[in-house]
Amino acid sequence: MSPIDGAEVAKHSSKNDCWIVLDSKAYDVTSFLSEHPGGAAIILKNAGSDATEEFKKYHPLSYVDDYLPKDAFLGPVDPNTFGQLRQTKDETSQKPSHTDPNAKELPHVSLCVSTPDFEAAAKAVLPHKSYIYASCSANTGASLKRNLDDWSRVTFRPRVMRNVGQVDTRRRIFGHSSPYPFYISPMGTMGAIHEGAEPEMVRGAVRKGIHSVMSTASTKSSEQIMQTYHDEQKRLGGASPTQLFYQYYMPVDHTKAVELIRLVKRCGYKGLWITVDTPVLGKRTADRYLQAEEALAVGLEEESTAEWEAGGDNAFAPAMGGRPVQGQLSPHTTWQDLEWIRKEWDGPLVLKGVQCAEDARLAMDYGCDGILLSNHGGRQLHTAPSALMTLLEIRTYCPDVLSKLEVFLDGGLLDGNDVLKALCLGATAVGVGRPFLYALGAYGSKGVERCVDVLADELQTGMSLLGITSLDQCRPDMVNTRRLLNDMWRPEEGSVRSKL
Ligand code: HEM
Ligand SMILES: Cc1cc2nc3c(=O)[nH]c(=O)nc-3n(C[C@H](O)[C@H](O)[C@H](O)COP(=O)(O)O)c2cc1C
Repeated sequence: MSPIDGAEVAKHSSKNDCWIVLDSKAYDVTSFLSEHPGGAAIILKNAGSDATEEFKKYHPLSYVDDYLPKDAFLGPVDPNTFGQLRQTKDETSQKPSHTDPNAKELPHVSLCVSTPDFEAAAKAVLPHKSYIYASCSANTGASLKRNLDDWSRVTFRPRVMRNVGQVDTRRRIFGHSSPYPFYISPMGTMGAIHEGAEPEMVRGAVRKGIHSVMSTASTKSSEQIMQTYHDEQKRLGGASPTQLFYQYYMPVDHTKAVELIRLVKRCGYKGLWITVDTPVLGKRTADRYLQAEEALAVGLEEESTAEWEAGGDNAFAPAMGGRPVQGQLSPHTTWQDLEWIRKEWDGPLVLKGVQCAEDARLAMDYGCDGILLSNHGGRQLHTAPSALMTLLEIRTYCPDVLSKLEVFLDGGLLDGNDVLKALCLGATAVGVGRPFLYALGAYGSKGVERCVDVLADELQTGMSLLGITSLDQCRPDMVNTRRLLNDMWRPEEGSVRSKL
């Protein structure tokens, strides 16, 4: 195949005739434009040019083989003609980097003394699109607001005069010791937040010894992430208790679904967290505005989304403002799938996204080892219950779940003290998402470390002030849940409680 001139590629830069260069090779992506889950606009902006660097912010290069039709490949670009490719406008200000002189000034990391400080810092330096991706929530934002509010609707009942000079914050997750009862929640597409993506997050986690759950929708491959983990462990002489778990979005294709589990196993992830609150993508309102604006900016009208909202065979990975990606995630998943998954995976199995007592009980009946009470950070169902509310339901209607399974919560946690509330009510540990993502975006792994310190400091102080010296001493009578209980779901009169 003879090399193609950069000048030739540059000519194909419209929506009816669109070529791009990736990794020094030219591709005709005209017919792929309308199928691109990230929208046509972002590719059109790079039409006729070398899109490699932009592409790598969001995707591994393997996506080219995985998703582009074979006949899209046109040939290698003549290296002497690279200069003749279409030049896109300088995107420096779009880099998720605080080295950009145009970005607002980034406060010194030590000035981040509470987790909301990381959000303010990230907002100042991240490209608008990246910030929207991290911060957005479903519909009117009601689920997210409820997540945030409910933590302070539960209040403490502290005990005094208990010799609390020394506190022990350690907790085990599936037998793996952790210095703190919180871990980093799985979040996709970290490459849009920091150029070091997931590996940079993992370095911070390993240095602080906290566990982390890695997303199926990660920018980097499962192998690359695990390699970083081992490299960092080696650097520290294997001293870190950190373990990596894997968040699993089940692909539609059964062979692929099995393949993915086997890969996760080979890589050595310590648990499989199956996300079950995402059969279709929630309506991410802020993303929708952005996508429509971007499309209009390159002269496209945003296509109607009704078809994929309806579900069917559509699938996706929830990347930036994620849209359906054919084959990536199955809306057809049922409880029966747990049977074959269990045959493939003999390690800890957690359902991520349980939102009522009935499903908590089913998870137990189907042999899961854990459940994560979560509404996906308020990004999925409009007006979904907070994890705390679901925990109260479980305590009321099927408390045996709490003694048989490891129970995790996530969503809206901004303060180390709130972790204690969940533990008093029977939780094993709590997942923290956005605070770590913002910390990563603003300061890289140093920010991740600082975020652990902030939460740990609040937790330690909280334990002393609550009157406990170890987490085993957390008791339900140390919190007042009355206000949340008032709002808690109850079976309608006449229905039988034992149905639960
Ligand atoms: C031409 C080959 C491309 C392929 C095969 C491809 C494939 C995909 C796929 C499968 C997704 C779904 C989410 C995921 O798994 O991460 C996605 C989303 C995305 N892609 Fe691409 N992509 C291509 C080009 C590009 C380029 C050139 C850019 C940027 C300059 C880009 C930016 C994005 C963004 C921002 C998303 C997030 C989704 C959203 O906004 O809804 N992609 N792409
Ligand atoms: C930007 C972003 C990306 C996410 N990506 C995933 C994902 O790929 N898989 C998943 O199961 N959950 C994902 N989640 C949900 C988180 O795992 C977690 O449930 C949620 O963020 C917890 O709420 P918090 O951010 O308020 O702490 C994502 C959340 C955010 C904010």
